[in-house]
Amino acid sequence: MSSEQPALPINTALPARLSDWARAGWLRGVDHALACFLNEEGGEQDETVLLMAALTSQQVGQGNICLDLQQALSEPTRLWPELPDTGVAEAIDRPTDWLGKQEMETLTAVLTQSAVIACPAQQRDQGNEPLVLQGNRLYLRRYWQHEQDVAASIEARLETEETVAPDLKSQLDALFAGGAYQPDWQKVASALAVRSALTIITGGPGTGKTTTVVKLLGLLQARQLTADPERPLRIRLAAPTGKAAARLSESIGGAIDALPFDESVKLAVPREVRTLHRLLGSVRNSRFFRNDRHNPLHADVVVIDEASMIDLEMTAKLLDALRPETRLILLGDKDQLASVEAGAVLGDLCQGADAGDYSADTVDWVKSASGEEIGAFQARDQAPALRQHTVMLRHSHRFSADSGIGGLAAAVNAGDSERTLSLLGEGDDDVSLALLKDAEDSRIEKLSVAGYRPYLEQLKASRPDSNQEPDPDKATRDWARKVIHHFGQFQVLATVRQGMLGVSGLNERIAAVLRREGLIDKDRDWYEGRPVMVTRNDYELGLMNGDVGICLLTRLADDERPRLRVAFELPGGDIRLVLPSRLDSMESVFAMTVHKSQGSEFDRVLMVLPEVDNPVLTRELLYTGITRARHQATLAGTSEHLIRLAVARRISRRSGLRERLNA
Ligand SMILES: Nc1ncnc2c1ncn2[C@@H]1O[C@H](COP(=O)(O)OP(=O)(O)OP(=O)(O)O)[C@@H](O)[C@H]1O
Repeated sequence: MSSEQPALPINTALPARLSDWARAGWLRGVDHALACFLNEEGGEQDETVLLMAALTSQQVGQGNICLDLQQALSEPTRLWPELPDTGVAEAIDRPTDWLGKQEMETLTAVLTQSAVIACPAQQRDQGNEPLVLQGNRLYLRRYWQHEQDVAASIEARLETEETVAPDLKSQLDALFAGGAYQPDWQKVASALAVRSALTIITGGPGTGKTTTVVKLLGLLQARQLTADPERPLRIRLAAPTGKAAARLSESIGGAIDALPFDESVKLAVPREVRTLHRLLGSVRNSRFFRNDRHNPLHADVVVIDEASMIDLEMTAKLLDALRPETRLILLGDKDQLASVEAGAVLGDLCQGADAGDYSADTVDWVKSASGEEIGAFQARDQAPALRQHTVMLRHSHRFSADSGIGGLAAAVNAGDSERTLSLLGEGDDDVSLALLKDAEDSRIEKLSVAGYRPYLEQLKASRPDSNQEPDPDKATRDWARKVIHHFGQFQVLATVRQGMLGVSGLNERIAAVLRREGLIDKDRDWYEGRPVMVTRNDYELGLMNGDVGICLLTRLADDERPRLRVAFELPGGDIRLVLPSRLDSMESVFAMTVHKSQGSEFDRVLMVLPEVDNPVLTRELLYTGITRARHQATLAGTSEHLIRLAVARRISRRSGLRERLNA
């Protein structure tokens, strides 16, 4: 909830409480504006309706799709864990107090009668009411519509093939020969993906999502080319961010080369991974995409990686752009942080995936298609249709559950704070706890210098001499690529934005210490070695929100003198050099938020917790931060108590998707 106090128009027809809440910073300007609109344009006078509308809008700002009335009344402090104290009179009811006094029956009756709220269950929906009441959930219409569309589109993909092609098992056996685990979930996932137009493959880091999907694509393409050699499947790969797309294209190449298929099949499996925005064809300054139901994507198979980062609206747009027969494969880690924008679609879709919940039909199908036995994961009673399309990969091939990072991630995920702390306390090589005296503790500087020194030294050591190089442009780009890769080996992750231990404080502190150490020359805004992250998509430059580049002193063939340029590695490996003045929206990235690090991995990570507790400190945040590290994760914080609180706190985003799809 924003603490800024918007300048509010005085409207005497509006309930005073609404203005009070906005002045107190308990509503955002946009929440207040919605209530004003309903009052002025919709003629709504009722205080309860206006307040509930503003609170619903406010909940969307918190990442929820709707306001859950039951929960709002019974445990309002869970929905509003912290309301800022901005010096408003004691006499003013806080939203949590006001909600605590409402009666469910009266509240629903008032909302049901309002002309600005549609109630589809009572056949009252003109299609233009700004809000929708569905059961106990109050929605802004746009989000209700997205939820309806996503649910309908997923449901339409839940049909499954009954017959098992006779040659499928031998192909799967060849692809997954020598699997060390029983059942081999990678094989199960591939078998199930042949059966229908929707498959969701979830798993923690290194569980083989990429490996599995490449084998699966090879399998699908091989089968297609046998059936019709003239018409290979049109396969499209995408990820939500440029970074995630680049990472997938990097790891996919080797896996395609290793496929046990003819060259013709391997050539027909694409290596190019786009961002989701590019896949759908974003339209400048618009929420719409070129591909939608009227102009669907020309694709037979669409694979989306890092699906946990996709919000509800983007999911709706993706599904809208797919023909019903296009096979959709979603990959992601359901336990990671949800999308920044509203919704936790992958989490909703994967609800119950741990248990399996397969029907007897699915168990039989998997057995005959792949030979794998998943009877132990059969549903006790009802088997939700969506579960038949979901597979959880359970074994990390990058680190075992008893390795430091794997074990720590598992302990956090299980909500086991004692084990989390004991693993951190053991001080293994790969996980450790840096307990700080206070927020100013210089261990932060020490650990950061140790982490960033190698790329800065590399930068200097491998700088090409453009007078000596036959192709100075190529030499510059090769050098830039090397420096970028070195920078990617270590990253400081912050959990909050503000304060000495937040993103901005850490960026300043790290730049200052690197300067003191003589590793950077930070006299001005732009200096060699400055790492920056793009914070808004720039289609002209071909840079996406989240792309990271390093400022380098470069001398290209046409330059009379060296110039500072920011080097970015594009998906596919090309280096783009951009003058700093052309970058409108960017920030230094010696430290980045855990949210921004999603879709990236680093050899070593220093994750810094804030000084005081904050509702953003959750199990999902810790898990996501820790699992960004391939080899070493250090957690730094001023108290163990905060780690306990974070491990115990879960993100729970309200939506109706889970209930509807798991029915
Ligand atoms: N069944 C397997 N047996 C042995 N090694 C495997 C198996 N599956 C995957 N691997 C190896 O484990 C590593 C991680 O696999 P992969 O990249 O496919 O996982 P992922 O789930 O996509 O990882 P992430 O998304 O976290 O990067 C790779 O080196 C891969 O070759």
